[in-house]
Order: sequence, then structure tokens, then C-alpha cells
Amino acid sequence: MISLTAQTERMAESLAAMATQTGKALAGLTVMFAMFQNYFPCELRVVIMECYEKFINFVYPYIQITFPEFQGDGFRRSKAYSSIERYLNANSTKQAKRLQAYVFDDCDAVVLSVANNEEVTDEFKGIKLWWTSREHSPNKQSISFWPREDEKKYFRLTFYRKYRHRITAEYLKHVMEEGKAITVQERRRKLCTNKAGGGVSGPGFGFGGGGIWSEVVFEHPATFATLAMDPIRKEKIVKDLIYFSKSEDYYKKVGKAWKRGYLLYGPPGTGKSTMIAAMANLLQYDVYDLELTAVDNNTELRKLLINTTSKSIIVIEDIDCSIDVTAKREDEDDGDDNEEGEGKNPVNEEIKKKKKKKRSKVTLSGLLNTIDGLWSACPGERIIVFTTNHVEKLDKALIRRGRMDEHIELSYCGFEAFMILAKNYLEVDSHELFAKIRQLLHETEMSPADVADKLMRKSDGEDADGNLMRLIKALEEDQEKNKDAKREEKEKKVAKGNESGDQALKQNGHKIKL
Ligand SMILES: Nc1ncnc2c1ncn2[C@@H]1O[C@H](COP(=O)(O)OP(=O)(O)OP(=O)(O)O)[C@@H](O)[C@H]1O
Ligand SMILES: [Mg+2]
Repeated sequence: MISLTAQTERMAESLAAMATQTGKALAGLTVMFAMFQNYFPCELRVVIMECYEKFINFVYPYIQITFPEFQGDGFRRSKAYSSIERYLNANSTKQAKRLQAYVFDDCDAVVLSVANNEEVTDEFKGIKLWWTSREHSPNKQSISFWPREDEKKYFRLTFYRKYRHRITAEYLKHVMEEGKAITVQERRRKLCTNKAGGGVSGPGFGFGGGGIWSEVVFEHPATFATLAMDPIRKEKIVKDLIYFSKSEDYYKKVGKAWKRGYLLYGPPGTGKSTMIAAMANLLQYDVYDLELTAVDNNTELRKLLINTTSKSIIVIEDIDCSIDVTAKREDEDDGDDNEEGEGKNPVNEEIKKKKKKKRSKVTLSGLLNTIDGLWSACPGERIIVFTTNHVEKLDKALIRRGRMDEHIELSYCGFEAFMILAKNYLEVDSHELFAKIRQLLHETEMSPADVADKLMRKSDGEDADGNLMRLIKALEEDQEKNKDAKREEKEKKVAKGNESGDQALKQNGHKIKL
């Protein structure tokens, strides 16, 4: 990195001016050559061309590319400029001596950027490059909402001419991608919900209000590192998610919409919602929490889904409770139609209405059509997640592969999952009580939520031993309860057996006395 003082800055300016003059002269020469080249024989033309190239490279061996802040129309900020800005801020501010600080619209933190006219160097696969941020300020004073025509900010990239192809084909792509990735990482993510009745604009929180979605900032601390489950399964899920997020080209190649469906199922408190938050944090996606019971009809569902943004997870929690997932699809196609008509029994209609009130008016076919239909044509990547406590209740069509690509079971706490919770909550990797806990977890069914509750420190003075003992006590109590329940069940079975035996004896006219 070269930091310029005021004096060297002036020198650089004059050099730049000279370079511009030289550049103009060379451009003139090029035009002249182009005009007269047809007058030379072919062989001579080749020789002249080679000499000309050598001369140009000798006089001015660089290429400069400028990236203006605003696009052609002057109103829209250039995406390339924004990406370069973020890329340089992340990679070059440590080297620069003159910085400027500001806050982006979509993130809270103070961001440092390289000051105007400060030159920083970058290296790409052994090639050295120079970036400068420049601003051309107008002399006249006037007030305008838009950047004035003579008020221009731009980045200038300088590199050796011989690397032209590699820089334009590879380096610039790399800068754009990195800049985009940094933008995604730094922005505040949002959690959107659809309110009852829909159509109500939310507070926006700086995201511009989604119209039919209401938004808040998404801040959930869950990560895959803190999620308690079998590490091998966890790693597979993480790999799968990362692969999906990078597979735009692959999805295009196979002609499939860039969407992926996950079905998370298991008993309450086993980490389904926590996993969704971990997914969102891993991929830096927004979360759309879709409350189906608040959606009036299939048309509104379509509208809601089309209004989701790229890089988002659409979540439908407790799918079995929010839609009639067991009903025959042919019977329910009238979901958003007017149901009133002549010749219908008013009592039955009333019962039907009451039933419908509890569940969404969205039909299963409506949901399936939306997932497969128009919505899948929306650009960008999206993940859709269903959760349920009763996977056996779901219609096969809803969860078939292709719609729900991955079925993930989250179950009661095993020892591997417990180890993660112990590390999270108590910061212990091993303990003499672990052997006992392993055995008890094997014999009982306790959700990670309950285990976490026992391990949670309730006051400052608590040590790991106390928490582990509390867990052991709870597991033993559960074990006893299970034993009692099993005993009762056995007794009931025996009683039933005796009863049927008595009846059989009665029928046969015998009675046995002990
Ligand atoms: N696998 C897990 N790893 C870490 N923490 C967990 C896990 N499962 C549950 N918890 C803890 O228990 C709480 C409840 O879990 P969560 O809401 O994810 O369960 P759920 O499976 O979505 O339950 P429900 O079916 O009732 O919606 C979480 O806030 C978290 O602290
Ligand atoms: Mg949940």
C-alpha cells in the first residue's frame, strides 16, 4: 500500500495528467494506424503491429478502468461501485492511513472506508493492482437532491496491460462476488410475519415496509455449533445447506428452480425452531414466518409467497395444525370459493364453518400448487421449511421428495446432544457424572429443551455439579414415572385379559375358584 502525502499527491496528479496526455497521443496514433493500415501489405502490417504494441507497452504499460458511483441515468448507485466499496473496506482499510467513517442504511455499525485520493494496493494470484477512490467536486455552489453532473465519484483500477484478460475475466468477478457477500453479511436481516387478515403494512424497521408482510430485525443467537444433535447428522445438514446456497449454476443447468424444502419433525422441544434460526444464521438469510391460519385464501397465499425476497427461509410451523393436511385434495379445491349456495344443509354448513375457522382457508392443493407453480419462478434462492410434531398425519403429496427434499427428524436428547448442551451451558467437556447421565438418557426420553432447562444456571454461585445432579434427579424421576406408566399399562392389559376370560367362562357356564 502506498499512502500519499499532500506533496506526493500533487506529483501523482501531475503524473496522471501526463499519463492522460500520453494516453491521448497514443489514442491518436492508434486511430491513425487503424485508418492507414489497409495501405500496407499484410506482412508489413503484422510487423508494424508488433512494434506498435511494444512501443505502447514501453511508454505506458498500464490499463486503467474507472467505476463511476452512479449509473448512466445518474439516479441509481452502481452495483459495481457498491461492491468495490465493500470489498476495499474489508480488505484495504488496514493498510490505508487516511480513512473516512460512515454508517450504511442497512447496518448499524460504523464502517471505515478508504479516503478520497488514497491509493491502496491489492494482489490477485500474484498480480499487483492499484485502487484509488477519486472525487471530482464542482466549483459552482448549488443545491440539488441528485448528484450533479459535474460531481463525480469513482474508483479507478490500474494494472499492467499484460494481465488484462485475467483481471477483466477473473479479478473483477472475484471483487464483485466478495463485495456482494460482504454486503449480505453486514446487512441486518429481517424476520417477517403475515398478520391476521393480511394486507397491513408493517413498521418496516428501515426495510421499506413489506406491504403484506410485517417486519422486525432478525436476531437469534442459535447456530449449528450450539444446536444439540448428533454431530455427523449435523455436519451433513450444514454441508447440504452450504452446497445449496452455492449451486445457482447447477440448478440452472438441471432446469430446476433454486429452491429447497426441509421437513423438520419430532416431539416438542427437540430443536425444530432452533434449527431454523441456525439455518438462517448460517446462510445469512431472512426468515418469513408464514402463519397459514392468518391467510384468507389460496390467492393471498400466492401473493405472500411472491412477495418474499431472495435469500430467505419461508417457515410454516406446525403444518399439521394449520391446514387440513389429511383431507383428500379433490374435496378441498373450493377453499377460496364462496361456499354459500342453495340446497345446502344449514346445520352442516355451520359445523363446517366452525371447523374451517380453526384451520386455514388455504387448501392443501393451493399450497402445493403455489410451491410448485408460479412461486418457484421467482428469481433467487429460497428455502421452505415445514415443522410438525406428527409427521404421520401429513399427506404424502405434501412431503414427497422434490417438494420437501430433506426430512430431518429431531428427537429426544441422546448423549452426543447432551455433550453439546453441557459444553454450551456449563462449559464442561467431561465429568464423572457423565457416565450415569449417558445410561439414564439411554433409558428415558427427555427433550433437549428439558435437558437444557436443567443445565441452565439459575444463579451466579451455581457450579456444574449442582446442575448435573439436578438433571440426574429429573431423569430418575422420569424413569420412575415411565416404570409406573408401564406397570399401569400392564395391569390394565391383565385386567382386560381377566375380564375377557371371565366373560368367556360365563359364556361357557364355568367359574374357576382360586
Ligand atoms: N437440539 C437443541 N439444541 C439446543 N437447544 C435446544 C434444542 N432443542 C431445544 N432446545 C432449547 O429448547 C428451546 C425450545 O426448542 P425449540 O423451540 O427449538 O423446540 P421445537 O422442536 O421447535 O418445539 P415445538 O415442537 O414445541 O415447536 C430452545 O429455545 C432451545 O433453548
Ligand atoms: Mg417450534
